Amino acid sequence: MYKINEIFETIQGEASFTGTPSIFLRLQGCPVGCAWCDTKQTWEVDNVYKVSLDDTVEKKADSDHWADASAEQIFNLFVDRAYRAKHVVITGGEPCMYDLNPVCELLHANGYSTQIETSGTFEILAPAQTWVTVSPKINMRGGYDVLTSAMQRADEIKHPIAMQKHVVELEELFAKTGVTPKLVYLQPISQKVSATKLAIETCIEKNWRLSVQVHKYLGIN
Ligand SMILES: C[S@@+](CC[C@H](N)C(=O)[O-])C[C@H]1O[C@@H](n2cnc3c(N)ncnc32)[C@H](O)[C@@H]1O
Ligand SMILES: Nc1nc2[nH]cc(C(=O)O)c2c(=O)[nH]1
Ligand code: SF4
Ligand SMILES: [Mg+2]
Repeated sequence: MYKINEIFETIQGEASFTGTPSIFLRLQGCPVGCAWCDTKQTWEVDNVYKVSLDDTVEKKADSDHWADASAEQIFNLFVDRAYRAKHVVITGGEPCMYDLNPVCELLHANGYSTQIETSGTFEILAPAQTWVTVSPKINMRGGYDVLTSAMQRADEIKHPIAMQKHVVELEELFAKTGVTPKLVYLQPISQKVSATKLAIETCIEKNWRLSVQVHKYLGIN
C-alpha cells in the first residue's frame, strides 16, 4: 500500500519535463527535514489524518491528510477520473521510502511513462525505464552510499539553491561520488530574486540549466 497525500493532473513545472502534461502522485512521509521545503504537509504520517482515497485527491489546499492505496487503486482512479496525461510524476514527501516497482510497472504496462522526484536519501526501487530526478540532500539524513548510488542512477540532477555555498556543496558532491551527471538543473529556492540571479549566473558559467518552478509563477498546482 502507498500512502497518498494528493493526486492531481497538471503540467510538470520543473526540470527536463517542464511543460509536460502529468499526473502527480504525492506520497506521504519524509524524514529529511529541509528548512525551505515547500511540501512540509507531507512530512508526518499521522493516523489521525487518515482519510478515504476520494477525499485526498485534488485537494483545495495543502493538508497533511493521506489515504492508503494499492497500485491497482491508483491506476483505477486515473481511469475513473478520466485523466488525459500519460506521464506520471511520483513525488512527496520522499517517494523512495516506498517500493515504487509495483505502481510503475502497472503504469508502464498501461502506456504511461513514469518519473520520480527524490532526495537520494533512500534506495531507489523502481524499473529501469522510470526517469529519476535526484535533488540530492547533502549532509542530511540517509547514508553516503545511498546518495552515491542515487547519483549514479539519476537521469537528471535538480538542485535548489539560494546561496553560493549550495553550488559549492553540489560540486563537492560530484567530486566525492565521481559522478558527472548528464543534466544538471539549478532551481532557485522559493522564487527569491537573489536566488534566481545566482542560479542564472551559475548556469551560464557552468553550462548547467535553469529550472524555475513554472507552476508557482502560473499560480497552478
Ligand atoms: C518537495 S520535493 C519532493 C521529492 C523529494 N523529497 C525531493 O526532495 O526531491 C520536490 C522538489 O522540490 C524541491 N523543492 C522543495 N522545496 C523547494 C523550494 N522552496 N524551492 C525550490 N525547490 C524546492 C525539492 O528539492 C525537489 O527537487
Ligand atoms: N506543476 C508541478 N510541477 C512539479 N514538479 C515537481 C513538483 C513537486 O512538488 O515535486 C511539482 C508540483 O507540485 N507541481
Ligand atoms: S527531502 Fe524533499 S520532501 Fe523531504 S524535506 Fe527535503 S524537499 Fe521536502
Ligand atoms: Mg511542489
